[in-house]
Amino acid sequence: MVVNSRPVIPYPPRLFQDRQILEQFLLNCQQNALAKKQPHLVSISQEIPGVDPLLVLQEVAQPNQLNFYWENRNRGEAIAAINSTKTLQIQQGNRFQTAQKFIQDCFNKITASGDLHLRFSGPHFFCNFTFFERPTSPHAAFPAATLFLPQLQIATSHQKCVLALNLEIHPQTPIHPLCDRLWQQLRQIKRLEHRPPYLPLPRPQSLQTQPPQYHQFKSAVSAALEAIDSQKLSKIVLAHAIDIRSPIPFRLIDSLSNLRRLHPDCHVFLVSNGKGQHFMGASPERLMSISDRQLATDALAGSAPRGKTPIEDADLANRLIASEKERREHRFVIDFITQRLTELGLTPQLLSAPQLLQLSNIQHLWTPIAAKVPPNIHPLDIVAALHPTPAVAGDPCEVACQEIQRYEAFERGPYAAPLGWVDRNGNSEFIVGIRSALIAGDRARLYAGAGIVSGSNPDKELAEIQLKLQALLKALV
Ligand SMILES: C=C(O[C@H]1C=CC=C(C(=O)O)[C@@H]1O)C(=O)O
Repeated sequence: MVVNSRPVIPYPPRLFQDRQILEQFLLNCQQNALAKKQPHLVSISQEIPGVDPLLVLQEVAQPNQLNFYWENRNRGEAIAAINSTKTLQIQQGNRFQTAQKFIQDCFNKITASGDLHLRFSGPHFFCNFTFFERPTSPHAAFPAATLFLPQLQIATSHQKCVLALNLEIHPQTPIHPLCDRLWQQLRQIKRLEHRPPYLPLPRPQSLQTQPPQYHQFKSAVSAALEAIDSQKLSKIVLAHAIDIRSPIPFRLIDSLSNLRRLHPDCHVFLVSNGKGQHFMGASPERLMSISDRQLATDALAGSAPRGKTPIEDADLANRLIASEKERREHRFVIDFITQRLTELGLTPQLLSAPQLLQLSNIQHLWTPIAAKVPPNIHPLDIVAALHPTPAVAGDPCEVACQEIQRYEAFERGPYAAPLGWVDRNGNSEFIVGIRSALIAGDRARLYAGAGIVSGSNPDKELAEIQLKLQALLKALV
């Protein structure tokens, strides 16, 4: 699975600083493509002075391209992946396996060079999925899977910044215009070096919310509780969507900037489909990450609001940690994750008893789980095994998924589905796309869900999703 291709073309050290060197390098790649009579896929990484990837997204990304943004502020990590060199969109079928094969084929062909020792250097594939695998409508914003190798990737981690260019040079590629375009982008990035992080403008006017139909959500919770009583299933996660409109088109970069400020402990993300639709949010839920074959995943389920005073906060936290109902809701997720990982041949270990994950607006029960990943297991095998966990679907999983489609009056699309990246050394990170919104122009659809088990109360579940929706609404500009 791990492929480290050898550079066949020497990597010129001042490649990103000298236009002539860049053009010569591209011509050499083309010579290689001509000699081999096939496209030459190349990835060059270089450490550069610090730049905020959000500023780069703002300056360089175009609305008609596939783009991806990912940030965890508390970890000091951010990545912007702009435009695509290789893309696969899967409408239906065996999406995780097909995705895996496509990614491996590309990594086998790629020649990577430059500063490859840094985190986020080298080629990365960015992937996002929809919650359900079945074919989505032809008008759906996102297909069942989208994977792309970006043309330009800029990432910061631990105060270091790395820029990677991934290019596919064909024997007939017009090198001069390509070089012009790349050079212009490199100069744009250079101008952003050492600039202060992106800051949003204030929101111009208030947003209009369509009547949120909360009674529908409460009826769905009541019906689900009856299904649980009749032992059709033990847990179901029901979501609600609200539609809002802004007097002007939503400003995505400003919204991301707000999200990273308001939710520094979450993964802030944006996925753009190149057709004017964007999926963004701030998710606290990591589906899995792999670093040097070490897997980390989280069971995250069971919630309470944060208190307005330290005393109220401690009281809510103590009640959450002691609640039999919340612990049961949480336990489904632990059991599912450990069972699925064991079936894959891993030996998962719970790193603690359920503890508190306290976010700015809400607190959750959280159990970190770790395992060693055998070399024959690809990150997407793990994503396929874990999605959807009972934190977003229920138990038993298949029954819960059928019931979700009966109770929810909207298409989940990418809501609560995995999104993340994979590198060629088997490192990877996927989060679950919750606390999220689908945005197109001046319209946004916001999603939030809550786990329902025996003992759940429709009013409390409604309060929980309102809390989650409010947090998102505050950030959209
Ligand atoms: C499904 C969502 O949250 C899940 C993750 C953490 C806690 C949850 C809960 O307590 O219900 C949910 O299972 C959502 O925010 O849309």
